[in-house]
Amino acid sequence: MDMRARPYRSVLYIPGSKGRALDKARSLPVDAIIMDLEDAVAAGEKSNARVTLATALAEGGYGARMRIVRINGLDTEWGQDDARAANEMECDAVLLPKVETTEQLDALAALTDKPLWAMMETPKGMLNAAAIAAHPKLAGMVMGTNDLAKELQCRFRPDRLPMATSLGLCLLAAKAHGAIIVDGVYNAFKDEEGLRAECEQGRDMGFDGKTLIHPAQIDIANAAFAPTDAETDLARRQIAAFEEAHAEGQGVAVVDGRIVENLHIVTAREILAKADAIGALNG
Ligand SMILES: CC(C)(COP(=O)(O)OP(=O)(O)OC[C@H]1O[C@@H](n2cnc3c(N)ncnc32)[C@H](O)[C@@H]1OP(=O)(O)O)[C@@H](O)C(=O)NCCC(=O)NCCSC(=O)C[C@H](O)C(=O)O
Ligand SMILES: [Mg+2]
Repeated sequence: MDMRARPYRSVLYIPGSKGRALDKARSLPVDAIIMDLEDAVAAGEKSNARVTLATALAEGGYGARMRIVRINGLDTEWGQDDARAANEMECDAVLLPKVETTEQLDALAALTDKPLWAMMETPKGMLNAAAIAAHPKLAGMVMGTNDLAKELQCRFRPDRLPMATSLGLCLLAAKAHGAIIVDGVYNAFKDEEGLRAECEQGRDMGFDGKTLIHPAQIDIANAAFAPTDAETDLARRQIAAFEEAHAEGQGVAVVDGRIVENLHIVTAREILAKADAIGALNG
């Protein structure tokens, strides 16, 4: 599958210590799972969680869901062991929290051959986002908006204005280097309207999907980050109109009163590829 088309609409955190939740994830309609050894696991549970998680992954059953293991920072007492253990696990990528420099990614790359993902959640990380996204092993970025709010000492607002610069910097960095980027979590997991609005905002900005903390959030994220029927219909009509114009020696077509040029056809084909990839997941 084309990596740009692979869906990351819903990316669910699961504490690596919770065997029942790890089991439940095998049947949840998520595109990706972050199996967490960091903040969702209490200090006294860290080494048990490593074993619980390795066992669950070895048992398999996660199908097409991308399996991402979030380790503890390499400067913590658990990070190095987590990284070595994750390298042996049946997972697709390793996620490092609080990434601020490319040297941190170099240090992780020395401990694992897996593709690397970076949590973007500190002011220094924001300012170094371009270099982090350019790292040769970096495949994806995850916004850590809870840690970011803590570091910025900002307030949570429905419009996320205090986060706008940070979200924008990371988006620019990821898009410039072809990395996947998923939005931060929405903490009020019973507030469907609030989640829907934040998902729509993230989709409008260009995020590939949203990180989630509870299964009740999955359907809303899947809907928000999938191409709509109107978008796929327009994409098909744009392609048909452009091909017809092209055959007549024209470089521009008009659909619904708007011009369609070659660059719009690139977007139209991406929309259809994403819709096809989601269709394939749904079987
Ligand atoms: C928030 C929760 C603690 C709520 O848990 P709980 O009270 O058990 O919820 P429910 O009773 O409603 O659960 C219903 C069933 O769903 C399963 N479940 C719950 N959460 C998950 C999950 N995340 N993945 C899979 N399955 C889940 C329960 O087991 C129940 O199943 P069953 O028994 O069969 O009925 C809990 O949802 C939770 O722990 N969520 C994850 C929290 C987490 O991972 N936090 C860390 C990441 S957030 C973060 O740090 C981002 C970043 O770093 C930043 O800075 O922003
Ligand atoms: Mg965090």
